Amino acid sequence: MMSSMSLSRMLRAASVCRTMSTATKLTAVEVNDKTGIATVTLSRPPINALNVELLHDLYQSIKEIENNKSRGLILTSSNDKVFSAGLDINEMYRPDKDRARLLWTKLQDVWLALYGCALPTAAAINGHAPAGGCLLATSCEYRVILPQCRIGLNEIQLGLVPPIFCMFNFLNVLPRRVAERALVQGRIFTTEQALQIGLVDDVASSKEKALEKCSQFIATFAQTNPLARSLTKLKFRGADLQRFESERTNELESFLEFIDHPQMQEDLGIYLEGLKKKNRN
Ligand SMILES: CC/C=C\C/C=C\C/C=C\C=C\CC(=O)SCCNC(=O)CCNC(=O)[C@H](O)C(C)(C)COP(=O)(O)OP(=O)(O)OC[C@H]1O[C@@H](n2cnc3c(N)ncnc32)[C@H](O)[C@@H]1OP(=O)(O)O
Repeated sequence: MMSSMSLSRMLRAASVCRTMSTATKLTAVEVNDKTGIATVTLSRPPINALNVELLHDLYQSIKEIENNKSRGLILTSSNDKVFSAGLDINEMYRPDKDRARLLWTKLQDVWLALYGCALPTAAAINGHAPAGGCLLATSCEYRVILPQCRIGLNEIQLGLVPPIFCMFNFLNVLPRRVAERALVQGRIFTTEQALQIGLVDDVASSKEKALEKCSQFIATFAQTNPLARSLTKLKFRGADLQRFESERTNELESFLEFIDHPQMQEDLGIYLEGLKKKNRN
C-alpha cells in the first residue's frame, strides 16, 4: 500500500506541472505552476516535419500560452535526435494546391506568433534543426543546443529562395555579413560552429539541462515589468513584423508559383528520394 508520505509527495509533484486543458495532438503544453513557464513540445514522430496540422497546433499553443499570461515559453521536441526537420517536403512535392496554400499561411502565422510573442521565448534544441526547425529556434529570444546537433537554414540547397522571415531571424541573431553568407550558402552548422558564431547562446549536455538553462533565462525577467518588456521587444522586432505584413501575400504567391514549377517538383522528388534511400542502404 502506498504510504501517506509518498502520496503527499506525488500530489505535490502533480501540482507543480499541469498540462494545459487545450493541449493539442501534435504539441504538448505543460505549465510549471511554480515558475509560470510553459513548455511546448513538438510531438509529430518521427522527425517533427512541419505539416499543416503541426503548424496549426503549434500556433494554437503559442496563442493559448500568451493569453494565459504565462511567464515565458520554452519550445522543445519529444524526439531525442531531431528538434524539427523543417517543412514536411511531402506537403510540397506533388501538392494539393489548397493544402500548400494552407501550409504556407500557417507557417507565416506561426512565425508571426513566435517572433512577435509578448512573452520571453527560448528554444531547448534537443536535436537537429535544419530549415524550418532553425526558423522556429531563431524566432525565439534564447537558444540552447545539445552536442552533436546540426542547425541552419539550408533552403537554398534545395533550390528554394529563403523567405523574408529567414532573413529577419538571422539578422536578429548574427552579424549582417555572417547572416548573409550563411543564407546564400545554405550553411548547416555543427553545435560548436553554431555556438562560435552566436547562432545559439549555450550548449547543454542533456535535454533536462537545456530546459533548465531556458528557464534560467526566462527567470532573468522576474523583476521586469512584463508590459515594458514586451513593448521593448516589439520596438526591436516591430519593423520586421510590419515589413512581413506588407509582403506576406506576395510571399505566399511566390511560394505557390515556386513549388508549381516542373523543375522544382523534379528537384524536390530527387531530394525526398535521397532522404529515403539513406535508410534503405
Ligand atoms: C516566400 C519566398 C518565395 C519563394 C520561396 C520558395 C520556397 C521556400 C520554401 C520552402 C522553405 C522550406 C523550408 C523547409 O523547411 S524545407 C525542409 C528542409 N528540411 C531538410 O532539408 C531536412 C532533411 N532531413 C534531414 O536532414 C534529416 O532527416 C534529419 C537530420 C532531420 C533527421 O535525420 P535522421 O537520420 O534522424 O532521420 P532520417 O532517417 O533522415 O529521416 C526519417 C524519415 O523522415 C523523412 N524526412 C526527413 N526530413 C523530412 C522532411 N523535411 N520532410 C519529409 N520527410 C522527411 C526521411 O525521408 C525518413 O523517411 P523514411 O523513414 O525513410 O520513409
